[in-house]
Amino acid sequence: MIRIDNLPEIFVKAMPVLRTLEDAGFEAYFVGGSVRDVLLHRHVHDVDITTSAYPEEVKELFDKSIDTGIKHGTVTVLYGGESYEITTFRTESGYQDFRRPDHVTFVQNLDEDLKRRDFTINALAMDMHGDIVDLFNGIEDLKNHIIRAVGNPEKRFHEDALRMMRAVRFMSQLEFKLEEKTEQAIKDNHELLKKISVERIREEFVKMGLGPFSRQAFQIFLDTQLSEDVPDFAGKKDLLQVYPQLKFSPTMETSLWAVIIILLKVSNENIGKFMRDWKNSNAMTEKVEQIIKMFDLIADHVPTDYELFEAGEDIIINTIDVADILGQPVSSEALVDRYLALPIKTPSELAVDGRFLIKRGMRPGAQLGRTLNQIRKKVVACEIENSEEAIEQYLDDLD
Ligand SMILES: Nc1ccn([C@@H]2O[C@H](COP(=O)(O)OP(=O)(O)OP(=O)(O)O)[C@@H](O)[C@H]2O)c(=O)n1
Ligand SMILES: [Mg+2]
Repeated sequence: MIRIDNLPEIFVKAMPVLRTLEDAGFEAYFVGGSVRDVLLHRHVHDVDITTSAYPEEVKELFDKSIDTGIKHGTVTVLYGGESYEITTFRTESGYQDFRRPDHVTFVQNLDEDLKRRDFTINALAMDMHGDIVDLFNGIEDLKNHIIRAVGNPEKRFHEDALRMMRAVRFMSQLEFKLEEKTEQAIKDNHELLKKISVERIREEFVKMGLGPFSRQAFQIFLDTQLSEDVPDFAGKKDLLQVYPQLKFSPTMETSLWAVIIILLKVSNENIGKFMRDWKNSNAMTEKVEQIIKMFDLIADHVPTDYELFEAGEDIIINTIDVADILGQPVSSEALVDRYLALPIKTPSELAVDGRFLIKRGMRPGAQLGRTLNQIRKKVVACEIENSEEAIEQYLDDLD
């Protein structure tokens, strides 16, 4: 049995939760991603707990809890300023729609619970003393960098088809390879992904895209045909095949979407639809649209000062990032330096606003907007100084 000494602080903080359950006569373990990540010496972002206690019993032991998914056996316990998902040992049965179990069955031992988990590297548990429970050689697979379904891969993917996306997402995050039978089962069952909600697919797709090894994972995403069953990718393999050859892996979600849209040659009018098909937020869609507009602009000509001003720092940096990923040379320092040298960098930095113009006797309306625009352009172009006096003088000369 492997024991981990010197557990990271996040586990130490959670120990009293395990102890409370154990002292009440229940079994309790850390499980899933946290155990995997501590063994890989990766940062552990949260710890999930699995226990023999029923949800009602868990709730009785702690002052503050939330019924997160009580039907599925999950209670969130608030303890020491942190929150912990505590799930009762369970199996899943009756997967009618390849998504979520129709009903869960609580079971009395950890083994049964670990058996229904997706991959051997995620089916590890750790007790209060740091002792690891490893029923499926997950530790060996961690050492060999292998993603292997627990037991029969077909069954695991029929239970929850999203697991096929999780497989390529872990490849990207961890630089792991797929075990042969697991990969074959994905090839044979990729169509099940069609049953999964786009929101859940998007979450895994973005995690894959932002993982440090996304180019390798993307190749498997294409080879297994998973790409045929996500929004707007079907039949576009030859275009998407460029992704594994990209210069860098994206590190920002906006860049990921922009790169994909550019590779797919989505027309400007259709970017909104593409982003909506993937259930992206309006804010994300707008930003990606602006990045692509700037990307096209830079490809066409050297941007003017006013175009840099209109884009703003965030979009400029994002656009440079996208160009870098695609291996398209832009003089990024020059663009950023020029932007930083602008007399004003955002509309709100203009020394005057609409009220100023109204005080001067202008009426609210379209003309006022046009005049403000004109002033802004002159200020950005350094034709007028950004001060009330200089702008006043300019307007006086116009009258
Ligand atoms: N479709 C799924 C989702 C989750 N799990 C199990 O539930 C655990 C927790 O799930 P989740 O937090 O979604 O993933 P993690 O593996 O913890 O990865 P991350 O670090 O991204 O949270 C997994 O480790 C795995 O044991 C599973 O078997 N099948
Ligand atoms: Mg997790």
